[in-house]
Amino acid sequence: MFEVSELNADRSPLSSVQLFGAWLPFWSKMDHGENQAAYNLIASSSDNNELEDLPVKERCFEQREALPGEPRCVVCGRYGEYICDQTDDDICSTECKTILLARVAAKKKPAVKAAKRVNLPLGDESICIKDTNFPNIPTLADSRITALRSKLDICVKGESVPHPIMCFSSCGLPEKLVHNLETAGYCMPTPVQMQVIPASMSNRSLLVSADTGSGKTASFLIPIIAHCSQVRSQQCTDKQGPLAIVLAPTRELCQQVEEQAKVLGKGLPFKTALVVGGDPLAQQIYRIENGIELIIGTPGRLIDLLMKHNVDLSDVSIFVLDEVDCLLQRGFRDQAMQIFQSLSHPQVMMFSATLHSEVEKMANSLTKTVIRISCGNPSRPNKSVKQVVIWVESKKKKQKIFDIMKSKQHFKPPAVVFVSSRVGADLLSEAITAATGLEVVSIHGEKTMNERRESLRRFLTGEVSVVVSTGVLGRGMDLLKVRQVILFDIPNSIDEYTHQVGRASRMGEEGMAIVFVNEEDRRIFKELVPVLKAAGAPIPRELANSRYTAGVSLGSERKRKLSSRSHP
Ligand SMILES: Nc1ncnc2c1ncn2[C@@H]1O[C@H](COP(=O)(O)OP(=O)(O)OP(=O)(O)O)[C@@H](O)[C@H]1O
Repeated sequence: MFEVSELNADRSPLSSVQLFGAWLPFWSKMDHGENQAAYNLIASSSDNNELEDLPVKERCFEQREALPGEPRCVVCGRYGEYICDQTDDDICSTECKTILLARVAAKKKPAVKAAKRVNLPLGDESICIKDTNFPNIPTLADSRITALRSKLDICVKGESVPHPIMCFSSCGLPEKLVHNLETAGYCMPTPVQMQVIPASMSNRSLLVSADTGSGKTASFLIPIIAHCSQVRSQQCTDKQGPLAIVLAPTRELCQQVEEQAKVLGKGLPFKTALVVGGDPLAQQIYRIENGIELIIGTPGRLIDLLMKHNVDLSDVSIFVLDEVDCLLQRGFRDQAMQIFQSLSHPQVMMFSATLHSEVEKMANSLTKTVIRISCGNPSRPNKSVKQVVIWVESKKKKQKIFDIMKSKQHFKPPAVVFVSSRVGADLLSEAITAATGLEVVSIHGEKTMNERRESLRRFLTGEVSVVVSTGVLGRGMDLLKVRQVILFDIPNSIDEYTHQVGRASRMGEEGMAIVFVNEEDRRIFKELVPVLKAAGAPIPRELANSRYTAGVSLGSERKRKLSSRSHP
């Protein structure tokens, strides 16, 4: 720890603090007053002329963002208000000084030590990992942690939930992993990562719901990579069985998770195996036999592989169910359970943007003492996506989508079009090309894995600007540049609707979902209308007046309109 006297405090701090500037997308929906209150929450008010009286900022997140031209903390990039007496580097707080000195010390050592993982008997939930690399980081009082969680929209349920972290370097991740995160452009954790990473690294089982596009994938990959890398670097035997399994419902999603895992685990003792249908089983077995740390797979193919081949799962201590509500539905549930039962008391981490009480019950039956984490506004379409619902009769839908795609004002490629059937996906993609001249690809479950990969590659690299897909691309897919989705056929459930709409926005970027609806979609009206209302989206007259919407409150505006019609 250092004293004020050790710091060069001659840099004038500004009084209008701008904490968490990096997460402004998440915060942009707050009005100015709310923002100011949030900023003021952690930062103590500062007076430029009374520097000596100001307490030294202890935690990195108490420091404001640097303004252009100002010195930046060499650890976290915030305002470098102080100078480290030992290295002469700009730093923002005692926390970052501790981290800086630990880094300097670590550079002199041959290997960086990851945070210690303690394997607990199932049911013990009182453990919290002590970060042995950075033992001097001051902890916040519980009341401030509560206030911080509330400002970041993080809710937790469970006993002794570890405190959120504010930067990746403050929880003992391997240095290489922190470096990979920086290279990937992950300057600081998103709110879900702030809470999930420390909870996961303390070996707790988790059930997590957070908005679409909020960074859930990295929140489970980071602890997995840290764990695998630590186990391998300390291991004396040459045993190379898998240490973690991630299940996801679609091949594309598994592939995407694997790609992200490779980026974040680069240079570490961390190899992956993708186990999905459509690719040759023999190659997948060969890869596993040659030694890997993480298996990422769809339940069906993984069961198939495990039945045909003897894979030693005894070292698997982390089991992730991504899109858990989907994986616990009929169709997947038995396979997911079978895989779970072949593991011996793993830490279970479950994620989705949409969770309901039935899933919670099932999740609780999988493992005891689960911590429940919820961030943002889950089970609702992401607030950053504008929902535009258009009433279109079925036979007019094609013409409507052609009109949209021909309009410079309304069409914002690259765009994803969701349909309900495989045949429909092929027919519509051909029809769009014929009517508009646009190159379009289609993706659905009847295509071969190679065709699906190639179509996705062409779409993601910008070779084609439109992809027509069934629900295959609806969940989890990080279609980075996509800002427009068109729900040509509205899905059967409001949860799938939430996921499909979510493809139009990542990390709080603004997007738009154009949704075609007509009487044939009446099964979803009762759930759809409140969702639109909550988002402030206009509700088409036909939908508002439909008898299938009866009983759903439409708010005072509609009531006034109806009464003025009935009493002309
Ligand atoms: N800390 C971070 N800093 C910057 N970008 C990040 C960070 N964490 C994740 N991302 C990026 O944010 C995007 C969305 O993340 P991700 O796909 O994990 O979202 P998600 O919460 O799983 O969404 P969905 O529910 O739709 O699956 C990705 O492009 C990812 O690379």
